[in-house]
Amino acid sequence: MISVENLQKSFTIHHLNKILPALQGISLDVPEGSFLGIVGKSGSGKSTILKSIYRTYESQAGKILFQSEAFGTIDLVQATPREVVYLRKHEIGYVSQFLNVMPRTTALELVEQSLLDLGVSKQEATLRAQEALKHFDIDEALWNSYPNMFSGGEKLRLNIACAVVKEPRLLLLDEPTASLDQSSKLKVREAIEKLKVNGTTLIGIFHDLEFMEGLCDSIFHMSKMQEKELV
Ligand SMILES: Nc1ncnc2c1ncn2[C@@H]1O[C@H](COP(=O)(O)OP(=O)(O)OP(=O)(O)O)[C@@H](O)[C@H]1O
Repeated sequence: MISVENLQKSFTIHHLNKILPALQGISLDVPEGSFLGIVGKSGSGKSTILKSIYRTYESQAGKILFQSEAFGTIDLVQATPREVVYLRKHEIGYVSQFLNVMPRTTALELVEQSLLDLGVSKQEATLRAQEALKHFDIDEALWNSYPNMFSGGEKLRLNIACAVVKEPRLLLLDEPTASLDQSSKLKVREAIEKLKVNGTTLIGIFHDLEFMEGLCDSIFHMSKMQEKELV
């Protein structure tokens, strides 16, 4: 489903006039419908891999070959901004610990919008959004409130609901359970298991290794080669 070949990414630290090589030739393969967990020490580049796949970051070299429904095999390093926008709406989801709040958009509208983007009817979007909010235990009293007032855990659960409800072909999970309590974590786990059954391919970073157990089909260890120095 996704094949990363010799991916390289560095950041220019302008105030030091230095370059930080964050990814130095990463290669990995994720078969369709499987779950790859990425582990490695803090700062080793785990999030940078996910952000490069989602194209939040542009890579300097390498390939990210994604088997897309709309475009066939597409290299996400080279994809046009238009293709990236399409894939984000229809095929690739990304969940981090941070919620992208839209101004004057309620929690329910936010989840509905994820579905409307897919071309689902308003009626179906509302029903599915309500189901997702229920699943992730967002209190019904909050459905018509603005999420910028939510607690950290509520924001996180809403974020996950927005991504999961779309049943994307590829879902990138960047520590989505950080700061969630045990019962919320279980809800996330249930949702991931359901997505897997429905064929979603997943790549995830979790500090909670216990959470990953039995969920991941394979683990990618950020190697010592990723230890880096400013140049
Ligand atoms: N936007 C950025 N600008 C400059 N440097 C960055 C940027 N994003 C990441 N880095 C640097 O790249 C390296 C890898 O960061 P990354 O966030 O991918 O690590 P990580 O393994 O996910 O860490 P953690 O487990 O602590 O979240 C770090 O040294 C970080 O400082």
